[in-house]
Amino acid sequence: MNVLTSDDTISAIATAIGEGGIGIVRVSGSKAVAIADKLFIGKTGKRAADILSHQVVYGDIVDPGSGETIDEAILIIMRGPRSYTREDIVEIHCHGGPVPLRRILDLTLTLGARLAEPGEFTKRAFLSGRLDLAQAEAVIDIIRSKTDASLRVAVGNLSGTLSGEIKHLRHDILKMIAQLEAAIDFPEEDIEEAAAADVAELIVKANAEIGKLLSTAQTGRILREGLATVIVGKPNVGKSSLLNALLREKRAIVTDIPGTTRDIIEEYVNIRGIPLKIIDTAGIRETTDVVEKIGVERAKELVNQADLILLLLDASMPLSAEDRAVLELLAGRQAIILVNKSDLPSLLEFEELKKAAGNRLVLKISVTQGDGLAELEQAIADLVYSGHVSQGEAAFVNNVRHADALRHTSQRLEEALATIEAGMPPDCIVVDLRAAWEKLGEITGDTVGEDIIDQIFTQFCIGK
Ligand SMILES: Nc1nc2c(c(=O)[nH]1)N(C=O)[C@@H](CNc1ccc(C(=O)N[C@@H](CCC(=O)O)C(=O)O)cc1)CN2
Ligand SMILES: Nc1nc2c(ncn2[C@@H]2O[C@H](COP(=O)(O)OP(=O)(O)OP(=O)(O)O)[C@@H](O)[C@H]2O)c(=O)[nH]1
Ligand SMILES: [Mg+2]
Repeated sequence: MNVLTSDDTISAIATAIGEGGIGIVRVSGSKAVAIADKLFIGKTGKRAADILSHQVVYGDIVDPGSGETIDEAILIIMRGPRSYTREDIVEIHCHGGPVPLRRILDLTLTLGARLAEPGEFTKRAFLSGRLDLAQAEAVIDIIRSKTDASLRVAVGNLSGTLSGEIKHLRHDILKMIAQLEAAIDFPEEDIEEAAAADVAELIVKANAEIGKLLSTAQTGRILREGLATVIVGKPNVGKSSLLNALLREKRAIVTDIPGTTRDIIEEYVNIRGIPLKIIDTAGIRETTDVVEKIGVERAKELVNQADLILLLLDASMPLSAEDRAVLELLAGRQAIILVNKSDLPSLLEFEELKKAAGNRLVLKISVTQGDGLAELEQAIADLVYSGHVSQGEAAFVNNVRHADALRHTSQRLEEALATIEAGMPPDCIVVDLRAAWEKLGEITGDTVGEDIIDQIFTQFCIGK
């Protein structure tokens, strides 16, 4: 990415491509107002340079080369530092079609802006200090949020709930360092020991707070990324019927012919706020059909990658060798066993199944009757939330990068404790504490390399 320079003015279409009521071209940088001045004529003759900050002005976008009116629009100027990037920002709100947006974008480029890179507006908001890195990451989480619950976590993080906790922890660690460094200046052994003992207590407290944050990480990751859930079972047990029931639409083909589903079908469904990425697979069986065989192999692979496996069995048939083979695939995986078609006379030995299932949850359901589906949804919600429903005000870790940094910080703090217990001098403890302080700073972006920053912002969309 380019280094931020004062005359580097960026422009991009900020709204989604396609037809919409309104579309926005956003320009940020020192040339933004001058560019707007050349392409905008207010209905009352007002020029962009005379528009006050944060005022809305109606007018025409005119190509200064040809004099052609491209669209009518409203213009908003937000003069730095009172703007998203803290630079001058011009927003051109035109009609939301790809052609007017493209034409207006091209005009801004002709007049001296350059096309923004993905995430560059938010990167500038970060570099100017308006947002820290965790908040900037929350912006993209808001855009990509899949359910109300994931949105709530992301909005909380944008408002700084997580960042606040991190800053607080870093401040505490700095205080510990200061306390130890003050003790170094006293040659008396007992002062050093007293300081170390004080600090040990503070470290335990800080580590407990980190533990509390980390306890939200699994739920947080699932709210952000979705719970990869794969439905498996032998042919014809009702896997595609279950997918359709959870989606509440006829997405997958359902027939009474075993081997109906051959390809993998993937959809998102909102289960009590959890974005379930649900995958229907080909029924697992020995087969000589080439296409079906590939489907079966894929299903087995997916079992190994999934966060949760829903294994379907057929209540109207005894437990077969095929069922047992699929059960074996679940070893070490998080799974719920569903005995489907429980509306039919039962031939499945429930006790035998319970033995084969180990301590996994077994639920009787009937997809066609709609029985047991609410219990299934509840079981999934219990698994994911395990006591961590986002309340909005509590900090929530929803990002693997943040969780990793917290885990490393915690290790550094454990090392500091070990250093204290070994009776080592304060400057050795300080080394561990500094490492912890730096690790935490990676979350807010205070102590993070440019490569990581670039990597984060290139995941954004253009115009954000
Ligand atoms: N039209 C439009 N809608 C939008 C945005 C935008 O940039 N433009 N946003 C972004 O993508 C989000 C809102 N976020 C924003 C954050 C800060 C400022 C801003 O100008 N802040 C200034 C001063 C505010 C004031 O003084 O009233 C500041 O914080 O200094 C604007 C939008 C969502 N909706
Ligand atoms: N009686 C009864 N029939 C069901 C139930 N659920 C599904 N079926 C029927 O079972 C048959 C197979 O359903 P599918 O959903 O296609 O089964 P599948 O597991 O996806 O099958 P493959 O894709 O071939 O592996 C269909 O005729 C469904 O209507 C149920 O709860 N009770
Ligand atoms: Mg199917």
